[in-house]
Amino acid sequence: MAKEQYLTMAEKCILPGVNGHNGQQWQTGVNNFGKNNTTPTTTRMSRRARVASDVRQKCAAYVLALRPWSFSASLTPVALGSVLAYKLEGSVDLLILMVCAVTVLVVHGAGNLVNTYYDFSKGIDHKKSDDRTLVDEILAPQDVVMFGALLYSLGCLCATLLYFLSTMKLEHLALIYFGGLSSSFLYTGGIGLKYVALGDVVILITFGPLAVMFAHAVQVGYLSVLPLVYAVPLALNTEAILHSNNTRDMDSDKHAGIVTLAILIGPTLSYVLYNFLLFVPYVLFCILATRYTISMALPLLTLPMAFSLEKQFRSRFYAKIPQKTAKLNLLMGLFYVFGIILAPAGSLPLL
Ligand SMILES: CC(C)=CCC/C(C)=C/CC/C(C)=C/CC/C(C)=C/COP(=O)(O)OP(=O)(O)O
Ligand SMILES: Cc1cc(O)c2ccccc2c1O
Repeated sequence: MAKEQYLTMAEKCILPGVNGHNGQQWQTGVNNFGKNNTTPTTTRMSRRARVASDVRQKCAAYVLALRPWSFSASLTPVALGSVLAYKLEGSVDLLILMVCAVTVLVVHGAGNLVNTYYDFSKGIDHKKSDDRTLVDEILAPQDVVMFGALLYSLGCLCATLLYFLSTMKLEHLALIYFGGLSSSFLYTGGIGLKYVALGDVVILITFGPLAVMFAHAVQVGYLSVLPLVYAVPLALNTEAILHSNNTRDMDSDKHAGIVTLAILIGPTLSYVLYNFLLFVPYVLFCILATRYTISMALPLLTLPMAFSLEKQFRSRFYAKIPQKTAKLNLLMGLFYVFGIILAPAGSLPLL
């Protein structure tokens, strides 16, 4: 979420008077003559409308706390796993696809909330951070904890539903689901893998092979190596989001005493790594397009976005790079999925 947008939402959530729509109507202010004045609309506006408005603002605060701009990272692997199942088995169960998408989304969302809570309690998030849900008191820490617990419970409910909808073995489903759930918690909670430079590995595995394999397995009912291989370009691109995030936060993270990969390798190698993560997927798409089927060239349409991001990273204008890389991730992922759908039968490498 862009800083300015975030601030606007924060102002709306904690300062009702700042919001033109709400504030003007509810302020019991002082008029030009210095006398206390209740605006006429105050009396007209019903208590019910006021409660509805407060509920809306609270809901907006909860939605923003999830950092929905990052959801492309979990939706694209679900789409990829499902489309691979479609190519292999010839059909996809739409209900399973929907429940699987909700499961992965809520576990990702819960991971973001755990991140918000622990980064705040360890003093890592500050007034200039991207995530200011707790710093700006948009929500209270216990709200974030409760919301996170609610999402994890919803995730478990969805996983149970998947068990009944899919033919997947219970032990396989539990292994992958709880693997995803523990990664989402341990990224910043418990041992806090992010704080010891292991965050990148967690992201590469969970948002790549694990999520793609999960989406594929709930459709076909068995575990396969194929989705792991197809997940590689997407996983690299998703890791580019996190790496740009960590490069942007390098100084404040160092100050807070944590270690990330970006801190370990420094700004120059971070730029080299970002280019690697950004462009290697395109090399893989070129290989797939020339050796197998031309439809795999579709993701190359996003190359101009990647070049623009490379330029911004080079000029160290990091502010909005994670969000822009997430947008690229969504588009590249969708083109990748369409490329696979359009591939003629038998033209894709099936290992
Ligand atoms: C397979 C199943 C069932 C689920 C997988 C679901 C997923 C993808 C879970 C991963 C959750 C996870 C690791 C979330 C962490 C999200 C994250 C990278 C937050 C960013 O953290 P910071 O690096 O602190 O960035 P900020 O500075 O913006 O807070
Ligand atoms: C909030 C947030 C921030 C990120 O930089 C992410 C990077 C990759 C995957 C997920 C991410 C995320 O959820």
